[in-house]
Amino acid sequence: MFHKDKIKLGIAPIGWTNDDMPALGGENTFEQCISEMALAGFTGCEVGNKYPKDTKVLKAALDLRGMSIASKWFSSFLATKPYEETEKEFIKELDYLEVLGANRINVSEQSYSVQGNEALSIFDNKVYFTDEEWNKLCDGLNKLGKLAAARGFKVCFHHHMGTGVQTIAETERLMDNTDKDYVFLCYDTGHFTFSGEDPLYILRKYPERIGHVHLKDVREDVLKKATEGKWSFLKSVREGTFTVPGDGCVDFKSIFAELEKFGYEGWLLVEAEQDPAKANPFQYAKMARNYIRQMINI
Ligand SMILES: O=C1C[C@@H](O)[C@H](O)[C@@H](O)C1=O
Ligand SMILES: [Co+2]
Repeated sequence: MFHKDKIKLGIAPIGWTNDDMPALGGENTFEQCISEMALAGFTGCEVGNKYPKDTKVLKAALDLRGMSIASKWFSSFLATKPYEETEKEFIKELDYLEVLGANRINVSEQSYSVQGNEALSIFDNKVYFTDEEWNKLCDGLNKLGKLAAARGFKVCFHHHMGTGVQTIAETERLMDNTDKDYVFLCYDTGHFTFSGEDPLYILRKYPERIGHVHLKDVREDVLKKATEGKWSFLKSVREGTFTVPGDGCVDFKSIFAELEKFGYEGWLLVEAEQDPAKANPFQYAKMARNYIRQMINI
């Protein structure tokens, strides 16, 4: 059994308004988004592009609905830019998240990333880091992780389609070359599945490194089309590759069993970016909430 008091359920605003394509769901307001999250039964979320920048305003709106901030995406450029540049931006994000009471930050290495490039296929144009770039990335993550830990945060690295850390092998290289006390994983079920990998493998190999969980399901028929058609990441999202847990082919029964087995504590955060005009975000949030209740009785 999961320790119910050690698990928090959240949902990402990306189902309402997309961070990589802000026009997708551009009509949905911040208030609608967080109200529907709360109404669907979630108590936390990440930060989206429609959220107020003023932390007082943001916190008041969240408090009103019994919601809190779980974590936030952070784009690092450790492999290609001077470390100090990334650190400066990172500290600003920690300051922001600290005020909001969060203790996780999702770091994604964006050097040469094609995830936001409409014209490039995530299959043909994905970057492969050189040994030197890998060293810079891992050293930089250790430094950011140490800095974050001193302030009570966990750096949770987000593997991602179209980046230099996409596959199981790349995630293993990152985990094996970073400090287990300072660098954790933002484990995303959808990205490993999209990459053609078994998401269970990483859970079983690095249970103690799982710092944050993104629950994302994948529609098998769309995945096949995306892979065969060598789509860009943005097209893949628009066409509906991702969906909420329970609506696709990811084996969540085994994933939850594994998380439960090693005593995962922290956020389980539904993250299902898709076109809100085709998949009503409130309806899909409720579907996800019901599915989680059925699966783990939380
Ligand atoms: O955690 C995430 C944040 C998004 O902005 C990203 O593109 C998405 O795929 C994801 O997993
Ligand atoms: Co994610």
